[in-house]
Amino acid sequence: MPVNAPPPIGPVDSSAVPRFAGFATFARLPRLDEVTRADVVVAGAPFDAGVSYRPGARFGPAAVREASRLLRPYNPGLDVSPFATAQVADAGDIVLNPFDVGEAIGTLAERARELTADGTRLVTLGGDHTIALPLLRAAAARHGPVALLHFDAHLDTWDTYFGEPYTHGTPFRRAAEEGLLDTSALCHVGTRGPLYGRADLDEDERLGFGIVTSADVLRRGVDEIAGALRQRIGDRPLYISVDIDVLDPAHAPGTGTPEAGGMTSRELLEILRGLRDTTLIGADVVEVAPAYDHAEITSIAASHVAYELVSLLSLGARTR
Ligand SMILES: N=C(N)NCCCC(=O)O
Ligand SMILES: [Zn+2]
Ligand SMILES: [Zn+2]
Repeated sequence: MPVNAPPPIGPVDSSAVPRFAGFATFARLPRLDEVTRADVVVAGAPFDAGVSYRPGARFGPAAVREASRLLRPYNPGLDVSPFATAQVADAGDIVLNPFDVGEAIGTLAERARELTADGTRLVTLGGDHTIALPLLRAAAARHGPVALLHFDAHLDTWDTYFGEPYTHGTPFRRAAEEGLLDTSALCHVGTRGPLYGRADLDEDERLGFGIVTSADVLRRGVDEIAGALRQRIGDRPLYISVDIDVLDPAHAPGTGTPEAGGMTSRELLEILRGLRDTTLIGADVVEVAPAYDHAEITSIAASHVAYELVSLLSLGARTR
């Protein structure tokens, strides 16, 4: 935050207006047009024309905002009050053509570039995983090739589906081909489940990715994993993409391509907290499909993941 800047406008006070009342911005934060500037913005990308199985992630941003009403202003896990440390605001939904994937990703890249043009950091709520490609285009346009931590059950480095290059199973192959990624600092975390063939892993490795499987998290534990990731990333500009299906279906049933044997929400949140000394520049939380959810299990988990990411970015805002 600039010196002499007015104190950030925080969330609506839950002791004055009950948290179940009023508009559902993320964490009841002000809208972007209600603040003069923002260190961090949360934006929705309601788009799911890139899915290979269950549709419905277009309703993810609204569900995550609703579930975020209960988030409180102090984060004990990172010892930070993110909304007091940084001006955080909700930029609303980015309007994307639901019938034209190519146009939608072009629009999203452009809008993400605009939102981050003055150094504002962006956390995007998806939407299906297709949206990570345009978000990485915007990130790389500003920072050069970025380090990437990709939390997901899936590799998402496949080539095409039905001949289509832009889908939710292919964003990271496209990003690598476009030179958006720093190939010395790429890692999937939480991968599991059946693949099409052994070649999937070979091709993924050729692109430069390391893999920490869901079983590795179980065996090695969150502190060791976070430490190894921190070392791999160093102080490179880091983008984090969280596909909520990285969580076990017990922790995130509301998603399009669920796979058994996943991480717990506790493990995911702890690994994210363990990344506090990295240089996070942007993030997304994708693949929340509320129609398959129960009791908001998935959207609550996603809102907490977004809260940790905003917290990490607020720590960075302190020093920018
Ligand atoms: N990005 C997500 N969630 N899923 C990709 C699954 C691709 C497939 O159907 O094989
Ligand atoms: Zn996935
Ligand atoms: Zn994915």
